[in-house]
Amino acid sequence: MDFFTYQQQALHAESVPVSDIVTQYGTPCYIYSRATIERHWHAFDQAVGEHPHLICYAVKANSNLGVLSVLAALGSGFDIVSGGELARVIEAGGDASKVVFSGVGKTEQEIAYALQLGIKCFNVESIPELDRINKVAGEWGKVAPISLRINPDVDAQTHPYISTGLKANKFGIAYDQALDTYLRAATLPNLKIVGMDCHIGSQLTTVAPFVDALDRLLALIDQLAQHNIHIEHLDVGGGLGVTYKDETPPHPDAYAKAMAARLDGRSHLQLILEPGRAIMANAGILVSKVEFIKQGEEKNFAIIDAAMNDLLRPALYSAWMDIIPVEQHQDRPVASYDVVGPVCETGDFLGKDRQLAIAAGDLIAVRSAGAYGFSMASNYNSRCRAAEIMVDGERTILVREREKLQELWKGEHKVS
Ligand SMILES: Cc1ncc(COP(=O)(O)O)c(C=O)c1O
Ligand SMILES: N[C@@H](CCCC[NH3+])C(=O)O
Repeated sequence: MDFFTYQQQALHAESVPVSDIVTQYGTPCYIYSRATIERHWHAFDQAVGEHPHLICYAVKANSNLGVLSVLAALGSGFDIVSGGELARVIEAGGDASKVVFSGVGKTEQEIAYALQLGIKCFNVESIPELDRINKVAGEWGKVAPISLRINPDVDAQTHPYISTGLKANKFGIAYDQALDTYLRAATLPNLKIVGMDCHIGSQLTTVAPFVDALDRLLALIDQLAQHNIHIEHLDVGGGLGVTYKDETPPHPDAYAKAMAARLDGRSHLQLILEPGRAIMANAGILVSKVEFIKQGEEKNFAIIDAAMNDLLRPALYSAWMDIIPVEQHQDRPVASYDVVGPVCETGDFLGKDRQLAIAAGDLIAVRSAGAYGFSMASNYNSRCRAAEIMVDGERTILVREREKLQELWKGEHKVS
C-alpha cells in the first residue's frame, strides 16, 4: 500500500491533503509517513523470522529526531557514523546497547563517548583504528566490543560514488588481511571480538552481490573458529535499493530472507542488517512551490523554491527523482521542463526534461526523497533549511521547524 496517493486529483500523505500541510507549514518542506516507515522496518524484521537478528537503521539516511523516535519505539537498533548521530539516537529515545558504530575516522572523543554509553559494537575499519580503540578503552577502564569491517572486494554494480566494497574504496579491511587483523585484535587487552561486518554499497538492485559478500564472510568466520576466535554476530550492512524510476530491486522481504537462509545451521550467529534508504526513501516527499515558469530559447524552466541545498542527489549523482504535481489540473497544457532551484549553480536542478502540467504558484512533490534528502541538506547561498513534517494517519507533527535567518549566522562573529 502506498501512503502518498491521489484522492480526487489531490496528493495526500496518509489521510492528509498535502496542500493543507503546505498551508500550515509553507514550502519547501519534507513530509514523512509514519505508517510507511513502520511498514518498511517490519518488512525487514519479519522476513528474518526466528533467526536471532537486529535491524540497525542507518541514521545517515534520515536523522530527524521524529524519524528516530518512531524507529526507537519499534525496538530498532541503529547504525551510526559519528558522535553526532549517536547523540541524536539517545535524544530520540534509542537504546545504546543496540547501536553499531561504523565509519573510517572515529575520533578519540567519539570512541570515549560511545564506550561510556555502552554501545553494542564498533565496526572497525583499519588497524590504526583498532589500536586507537584499544588505547581509549584502556584509558577509561573499559573493554570495547569490536567487529572488523571486511572489504570483500565484491562489485556492488551501483554508482561509483556509493560503491564501498571494492579494493579501491577507502572502506574496511582488505579480505586478504582480515585473518591477520583478527589475530592481532585478539592480542589487544582492551578489546573483545564480537562480530564481523561489511557494507558493499548503496542502492543495490540485485541480491547476488549481497550473497557473494555474505558467503565470503562466512568462510572467514569458519577460518577464525579454527583459531579459536568465535564470532557472535554477522553484520551485512545496508544498501538495498529502492525504485526511483524503473529499477526493480528485490523486496526487503526477499532480500532479508535470502540473507537469513545463508545462516541456516548457524543458530548462534546473530544477523545484523543496516538498511537506511529502503526504510526511508519512499517514506518521504519534498514539496515545493513553482515560483516562475521561464520560457528559454531551448528549454522551459520551472523555477521552484527548493534547490540543490535541500536535495543534493540530482546534482551530486545525476540521480533521477520523480516529480509530480500536488494537484492534478486536467486543464493545464503539458510541457517539458527542467525543474530548477534558485541556487547560483548550473548543477542546481531537481529534474530535467520532465513532462508536467504546471503553472506558477502550483505545488510539486519530489518523490522518494525521505532518504538522503534533508540529511544532506546545506545552507549554501544562505538558504534556510526546510521544515520537516511527520504524518501519522490524520495527524501532522512538525518534527523540525523551518530554519530562521538568525540561525544562519549563529556562532559567527563580526570583526571590528
Ligand atoms: C556502513 C553503512 N551501513 C549502512 C548504510 C546504509 O545504506 P543504505 O541507505 O543504502 O541502506 C551505509 C550507507 O551506504 C553505510 O555506509
Ligand atoms: N547519499 C547517498 C548514499 C550514500 C550512502 C552512504 N554510505 C545517496 O543519496 O544515494
